[in-house]
Amino acid sequence: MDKLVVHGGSPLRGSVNISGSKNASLPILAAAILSGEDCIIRRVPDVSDTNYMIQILSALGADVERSSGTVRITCADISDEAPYELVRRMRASICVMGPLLARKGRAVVSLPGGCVIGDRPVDLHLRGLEALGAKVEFEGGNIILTAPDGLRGAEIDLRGSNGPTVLGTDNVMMAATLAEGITVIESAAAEPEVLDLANFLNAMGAKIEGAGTRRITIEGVKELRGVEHTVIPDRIEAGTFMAAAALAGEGVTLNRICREHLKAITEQIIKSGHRVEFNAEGDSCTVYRGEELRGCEISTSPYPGYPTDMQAQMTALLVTTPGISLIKDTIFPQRFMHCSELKRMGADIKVDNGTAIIRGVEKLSAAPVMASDLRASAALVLAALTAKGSTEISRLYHIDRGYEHIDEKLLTLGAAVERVKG
Ligand SMILES: CC(=O)N[C@H]1[C@@H](OP(=O)(O)OP(=O)(O)OC[C@H]2O[C@@H](n3ccc(=O)[nH]c3=O)[C@H](O)[C@@H]2O)O[C@H](CO)[C@@H](O)[C@@H]1O
Ligand SMILES: C=C(OP(=O)(O)O)C(=O)O
Repeated sequence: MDKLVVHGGSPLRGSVNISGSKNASLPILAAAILSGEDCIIRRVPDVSDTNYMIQILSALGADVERSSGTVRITCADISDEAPYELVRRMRASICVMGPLLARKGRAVVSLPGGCVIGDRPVDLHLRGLEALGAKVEFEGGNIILTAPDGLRGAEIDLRGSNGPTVLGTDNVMMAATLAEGITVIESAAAEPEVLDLANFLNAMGAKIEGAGTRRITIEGVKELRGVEHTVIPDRIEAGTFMAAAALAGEGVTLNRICREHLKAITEQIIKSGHRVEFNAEGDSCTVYRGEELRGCEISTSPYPGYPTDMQAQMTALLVTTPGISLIKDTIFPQRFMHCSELKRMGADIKVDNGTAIIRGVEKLSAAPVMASDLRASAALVLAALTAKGSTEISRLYHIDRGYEHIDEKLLTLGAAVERVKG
């Protein structure tokens, strides 16, 4: 298992290109199942999650070629059973369920378990697909969905107790593209990644309106065609580099971003005392570390609110920001595994009932720490950038799930990092 050693104290300077979005790429790759023709998807980040999705598609019988950021997928003839050995490695493999059901009239996908960021049920996905006419059964740890006579449009409310569901909206939207009649999804997720998927599906010939809002209408079509599409920038990778620049930067420029998607993150970076300047096109920004820093209060919420996927990284920034900060995670109230590792580096954090109460300390000091999940590992890397000494972060496979070549990008900015192969 690889480790990352970060020697704290080197300032970050220069520019970095942000990759395509992992969370947009995953459902878009799965959506290629809906057509028998060639789909060409550009700017797919080279991370282990997209590689797993490609392996799942290949195992289903798709013809897949990957050349740097471009993936070509042809699903001329595919199976309806996603192999457990691959599916179990990545929770997001659940998004093959909707397209398989719509294309094949049957889908067998293993039931995902919880994960370290909290309980992660799929009841809303299943409720939505059932409303479209699918029969849902469970057997041997698998979900078996059948709709031998095809799916029918329906009105579906996807609101869960913690708000809308992103991949649930994706699954139902993908299945509804080939259903007979009109589907209306109320309380839909409005994340930019859902809109990117809808744009991909519309380019394939789907008839989707309202994606990016809480109400999505889909008029079913008979079939979908092949398409070429470029994935949106990764707003969470961009936010992570904004936090790195705020912590350890002397002026760091992020290129290939989307300003609109970064509003909530930018607002909090500025509130904590740093400066962010965007270019006129909104596709590049420079972050300057502030001189008068202050703690802030953040509560995660569905888009356009502050993303839960940037909670851990902001915690890492605030642990050395003077004053008291509060970070509440309303979406995954148990997503605070990074806090105990940050405390081992000298952070003063108390986690109580889904909220981290942070008292800013002057400096952290290096310690061997362990990554517990994707964003927690990013938080540890950020904390290590300014800590005194060399921090060794183990279980690096978590960060490799979602950050394309993070060590190389940090090295280019001047950080002293080393990947130790293990
Ligand atoms: C691959 C991908 O895009 N992952 C993102 C996606 O995950 P994912 O789509 O799995 O997360 P959801 O939006 O579904 O989860 C939101 C909330 O709804 C709950 N819920 C979800 C489904 C369901 O059937 N029942 C239910 O109760 C969850 O437990 C959670 O509290 O959105 C999350 C919330 O922005 C992000 O943290 C993940 O990075
Ligand atoms: C939690 C995340 O991903 P996943 O939903 O795939 O676990 C994430 O990207 O932060």
